[in-house]
Amino acid sequence: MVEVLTSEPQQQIIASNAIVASGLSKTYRTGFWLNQKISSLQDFSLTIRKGETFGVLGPNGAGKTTLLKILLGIVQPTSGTGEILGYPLGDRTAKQSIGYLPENAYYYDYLTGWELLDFIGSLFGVAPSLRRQRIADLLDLVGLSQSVARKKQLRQYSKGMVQRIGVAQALINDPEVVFLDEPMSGLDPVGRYQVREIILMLKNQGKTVFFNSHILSDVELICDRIGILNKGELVAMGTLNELLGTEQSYQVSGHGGTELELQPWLQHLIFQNDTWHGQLAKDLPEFLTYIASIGAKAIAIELARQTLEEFFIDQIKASRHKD
Ligand SMILES: Nc1ncnc2c1ncn2[C@@H]1O[C@H](COP(=O)(O)OP(=O)(O)OP(=O)(O)O)[C@@H](O)[C@H]1O
Repeated sequence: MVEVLTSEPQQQIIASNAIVASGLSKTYRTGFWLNQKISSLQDFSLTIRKGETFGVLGPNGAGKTTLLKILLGIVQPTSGTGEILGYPLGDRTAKQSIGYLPENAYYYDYLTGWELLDFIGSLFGVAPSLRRQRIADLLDLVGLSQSVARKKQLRQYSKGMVQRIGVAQALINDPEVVFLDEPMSGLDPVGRYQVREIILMLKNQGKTVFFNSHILSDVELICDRIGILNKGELVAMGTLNELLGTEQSYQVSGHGGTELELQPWLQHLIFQNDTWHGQLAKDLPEFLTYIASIGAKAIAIELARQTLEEFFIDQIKASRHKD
């Protein structure tokens, strides 16, 4: 249920969901006679509530960018519909509240970083004094110095600096929904950490973040929900717990006891010198009581479950076997 108030565009939007996609598909036509078809997205449906951080994973060519561009209203879907903040895809009012970091952005080479941010801020109608303040704050946020941003033209920026200015321009209109296409690409570990922190900060401010990534560990750390795309199809979606399961097993190492005594409790039991290692699928407190009773003790216990990377590879393999 969507209600729209008539005041400033930024305050107009009172929609319960940030992003809704229903049966979105895209087939590109290529070739001289436009007779070759490339199916990039197939029957994609999804609802993202406000304030959610959603990450899309997928191998190269899976359709991640196509999906993002359809949601942004840049690419027309072949079929299906969608909404951003209660407005149809591509609607201008919703665009006022959207921030976008493209995957391979080409900015005006001869502008300085400051000029670029000022230009994009002016396109959004941000007042000059507010723009100045916001640019300074955003440069600070993405870790670029104000003097460099004022002096250096974008053609002199490193890849990481371009990515940082890209993140800043995506936030210049103080958007409610932020789309980031591969935000960590081209960044060193410190830059990746900073972008993760920025996404978490956006989340804390109640913003909705939708991003594509190849970097599984980043997705794992910051997303509320994850979708896995392969060949244009959504092959899995859910929270980390839903995807990887909450069933707990533990990797346990310890001293004491014999193979015969430990075997009934631990799978993949191995002994290395006087230390044993194994996987415990049973009740942990009960196991600890048991090993104490046989004069053994645990020296390390770690929660063990499939990693997102293992899950991702399994999903991609499974969908290949289906073909
Ligand atoms: N404008 C276009 N015209 C024709 N085919 C296109 C166009 N854009 C994308 N495609 C094709 O659609 C498929 C999906 O591409 P897309 O860029 O959406 O994937 P992706 O998951 O973002 O890939 P990557 O991770 O490499 O950026 C690919 O086969 C690509 O070649």
